[in-house]
Amino acid sequence: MTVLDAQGVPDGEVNVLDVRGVSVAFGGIKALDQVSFQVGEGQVCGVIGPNGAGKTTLFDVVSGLRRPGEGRVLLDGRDLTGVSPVRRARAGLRRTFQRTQVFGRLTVAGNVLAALDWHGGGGGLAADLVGLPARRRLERERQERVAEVLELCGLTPLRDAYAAALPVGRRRLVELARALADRPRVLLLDEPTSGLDAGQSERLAEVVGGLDTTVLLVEHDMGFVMGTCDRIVVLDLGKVIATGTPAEIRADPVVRAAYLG
Ligand SMILES: Nc1ncnc2c1ncn2[C@@H]1O[C@H](COP(=O)(O)OP(=O)(O)OP(=O)(O)O)[C@@H](O)[C@H]1O
Repeated sequence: MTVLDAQGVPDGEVNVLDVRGVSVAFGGIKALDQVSFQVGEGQVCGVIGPNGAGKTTLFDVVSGLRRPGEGRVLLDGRDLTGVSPVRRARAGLRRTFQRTQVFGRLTVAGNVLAALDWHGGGGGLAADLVGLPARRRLERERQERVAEVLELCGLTPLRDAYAAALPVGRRRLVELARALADRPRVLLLDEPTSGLDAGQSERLAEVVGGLDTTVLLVEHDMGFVMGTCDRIVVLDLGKVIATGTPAEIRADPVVRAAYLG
């Protein structure tokens, strides 16, 4: 028999991302009320819900911008609830924003390179000048990773284009590439299709659907969610009213009622 803990989570099971009993109140409003769900390795999990359901608040709790009144957020079983957004990012939790954040004056490849952590290299200018073998190897590895991520995001043909000159759909892909550069454990995508037209959303869906990274995304565009997510968590008035595969969610009468009012 599976033993469940207080939040109904199978005891002892370690998921990549584990949100347990999270509550946030704004005065009398319960923006989140005992929200629990898990995201397994490599899964793309979407959070949906009508306006005011608590999606943004949940995203802020997971990314560390807001501390919950109750509950915990765990990454690979490690409690990150009180950990700052910067330290969460170092722990492998990366996020993108609704308003695309890229360096317009850098090329596409330059943007991804700048997102890669500079793991040592030491020796300063002297080492640069003599081109220490270890330094050269590190640089080669960084360039290889940039090429790999650009390929993953369908950006190889644009590697030398300046980011500022790109349409918003491509800039969103550059931001995604930057977030993927360091091989995050979990990628958090905040309304990834906002500002994109149908064609741009479709291209993004193809890329996100093809990732082997664990993803949590909040999104209004149902077509995008249904097409990219393995699992969906539905929020309404701060509570989880359903979790399941896209097909299960589509057929769920409680979800339909919440959306249709
Ligand atoms: N800073 C705040 N102060 C007071 N109330 C807030 C605050 N932020 C959110 N709320 C309230 O909490 C509830 C959840 O809001 P939230 O923005 O998380 O929902 P959402 O699902 O992201 O909505 P939308 O789809 O409209 O963006 C709403 O009732 C909202 O009015």
